[in-house]
Amino acid sequence: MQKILITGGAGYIGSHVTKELLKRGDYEITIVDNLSTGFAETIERIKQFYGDVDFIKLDLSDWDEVNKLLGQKKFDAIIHFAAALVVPESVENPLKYYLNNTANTANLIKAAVESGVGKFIFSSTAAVYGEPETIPATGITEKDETSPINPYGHSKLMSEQVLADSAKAYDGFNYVALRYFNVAGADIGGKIGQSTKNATHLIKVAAETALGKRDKMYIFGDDYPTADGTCIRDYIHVDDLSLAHLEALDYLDDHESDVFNVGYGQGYSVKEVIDTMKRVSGNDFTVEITGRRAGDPAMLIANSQKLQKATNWKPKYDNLELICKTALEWEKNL
Ligand SMILES: NC(=O)c1ccc[n+]([C@@H]2O[C@H](COP(=O)([O-])OP(=O)(O)OC[C@H]3O[C@@H](n4cnc5c(N)ncnc54)[C@H](O)[C@@H]3O)[C@@H](O)[C@H]2O)c1
Ligand SMILES: O=c1ccn([C@@H]2O[C@H](COP(=O)(O)OP(=O)(O)O[C@H]3O[C@H](CO)[C@@H](O)[C@H](O)[C@H]3O)[C@@H](O)[C@H]2O)c(=O)[nH]1
Repeated sequence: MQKILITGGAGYIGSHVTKELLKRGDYEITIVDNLSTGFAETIERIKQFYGDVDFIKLDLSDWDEVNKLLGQKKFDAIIHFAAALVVPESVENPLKYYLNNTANTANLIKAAVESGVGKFIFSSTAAVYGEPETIPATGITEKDETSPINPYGHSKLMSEQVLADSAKAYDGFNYVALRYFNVAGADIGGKIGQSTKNATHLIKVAAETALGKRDKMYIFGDDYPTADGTCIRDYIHVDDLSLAHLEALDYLDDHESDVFNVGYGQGYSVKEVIDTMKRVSGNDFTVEITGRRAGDPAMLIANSQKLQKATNWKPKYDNLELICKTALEWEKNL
């Protein structure tokens, strides 16, 4: 039975990973979360439908408490989701991002090293690649240049650096950084989903609009150098992304630290996503074209061959209709 600490487990992705760990069953799970963007109700739903977890309301900026907890509990692994993640906010308030995402992560790593945690799984992001000038047809690989264009991406890349240097310096400490592409959809079992308030993510916004929670939605720019002029992204179902974390934990049983992209290698434009949501919801909702949103790269598509070769991870839900359908079903629940 591995003892796992999950930070940010009351949030969207952390709750889905917790669900997958509980379904597999070999783990004793402690969640810490300050409930800034996560929900106590999500923890309750996990307990009701998937199994027991120990929840501690804790802010990772309380370094003394973090050190104390890790010293007492002696975790085998940490899966670290807790972060701030709104790109435009990171431009307006970069210190929030460097403190919450980089400084708190550095302290968590210190506490992990000091308490003998052997495995650390880190939520990184495609935002570390910035705005690639050209993207190979086979997608962005981990060897491509990292060049963030906003404080959010920098805060995550800096954390990756702290991890890399720490793994080199401290024997027994190993990590996997997973660079997620666009995460979307909800629990295939229908019990949990993305509850984020004032969400900005395309698929969630489209689901809200399809259900009449918004009068209309906007397309941010249709003058990009893509086939229909709108941005292209690689949307990955949250359950597939979650399973990559279980693979990363297993990987560290007999491998050293590494960095992996997680995406499907298949891109869809904003228009294609909206058309799909219209089709699965049966609602032809209002969409207006407006100007570009600052900091949006035209196209981001993952090459995740490295992960697929190194582990048993294989996409199971790489189907945009299914992603939109699960997002919509969850949205009806909220
Ligand atoms: N959603 C995406 O498309 C996406 C893409 C790439 C990377 N990521 C990364 O995945 C991780 C999870 O994102 P999410 O979409 O689930 O977001 P989320 O906001 O739903 O989850 C983050 C959780 O962390 C908690 N938290 C934040 N700061 C904290 C602190 N100081 N102490 C304790 N708890 C704290 C929040 O309350 C929340 O429950 C983040 O690290 C994010 O950067 C997300
Ligand atoms: O109402 C909307 C919302 C989004 N978009 C567009 O849809 C695309 C996707 O946007 P969004 O869903 O906000 O995702 P990204 O900006 O691509 O960022 C997500 O995906 C990144 C990885 O690719 C992560 O780093 C970020 O944390 C995560 O928010 C972009 O072109 C947006 O301009 C619209 O046109 N209208």
